Amino acid sequence: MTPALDLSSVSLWRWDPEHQRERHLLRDVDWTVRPGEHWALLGANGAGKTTLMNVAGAVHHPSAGTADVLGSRLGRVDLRELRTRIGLVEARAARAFRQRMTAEQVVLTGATASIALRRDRIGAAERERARGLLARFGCGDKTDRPYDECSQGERQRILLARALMRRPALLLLDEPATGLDLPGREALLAAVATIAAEEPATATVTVTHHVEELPSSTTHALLLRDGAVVAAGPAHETIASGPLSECFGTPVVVDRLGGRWLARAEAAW
Ligand SMILES: Nc1ncnc2c1ncn2[C@@H]1O[C@H](COP(=O)(O)OP(=O)(O)OP(=O)(O)O)[C@@H](O)[C@H]1O
Repeated sequence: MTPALDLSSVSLWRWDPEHQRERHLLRDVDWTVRPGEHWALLGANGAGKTTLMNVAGAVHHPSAGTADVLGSRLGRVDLRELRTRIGLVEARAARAFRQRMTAEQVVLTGATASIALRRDRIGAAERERARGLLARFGCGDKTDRPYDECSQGERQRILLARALMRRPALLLLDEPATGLDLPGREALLAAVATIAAEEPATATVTVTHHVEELPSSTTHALLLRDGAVVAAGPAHETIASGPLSECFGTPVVVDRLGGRWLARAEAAW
């Protein structure tokens, strides 16, 4: 089966005007995400998580190395077309929808991978899928509610439903639980775990600062430090005290509870 992501020796650098030299944001990253795998992407502030997500999401090309996303080599394909095949949930996207769109309308924009509602390209099948997804994520009674009146937790589940409209083979979740209260976080994580159970071919990558925000469906993790991979592999090996201590450069103690993770670190100062 074609991997959802296949990165080989990926490096990415940008010109740093302050120091008048190239600055490496990613260094020699090798990473393969297969269908049905659910990865966590962890690392300290500035480690390169967003940069790596931008490669995975077909936003940026690597400066060196090769990146195949859903079987297409970045640099050889139309990135805009490729992006329509990737589901993305990120808080920044949420701001675009605050114009009295209903929850259902926001989900329907996912059918055309657009910010605006393309009524001419939406039919009964799309409406049924949008309602089904909202119901599946506990927002079945919110279809007609203005999106900007929904709680932060409901909005995140609405964005998740939107990202799933086109049945993406790759779903990228960028800090999906940020700003959610405890019940909101748990509802979101349950929704993500539902996808893992019901869409066995979908691969997911979740960026988070807190292992407590990882769904129990997480199968693998990649740990970044200064743009380089510290560890990558099965979750039970990588989301562990040793690798996370190396990743954050400070002693970290990891525990498991009910299939989820808990971590404590020593204060950085
Ligand atoms: N366009 C750019 N030009 C130069 N440096 C950049 C650029 N984009 C990001 N950086 C730098 O690259 C490093 C990695 O940034 P990135 O946003 O990928 O980290 P991150 O792991 O997502 O961090 P955080 O957890 O704080 O969101 C940071 O030091 C950042 O300042």
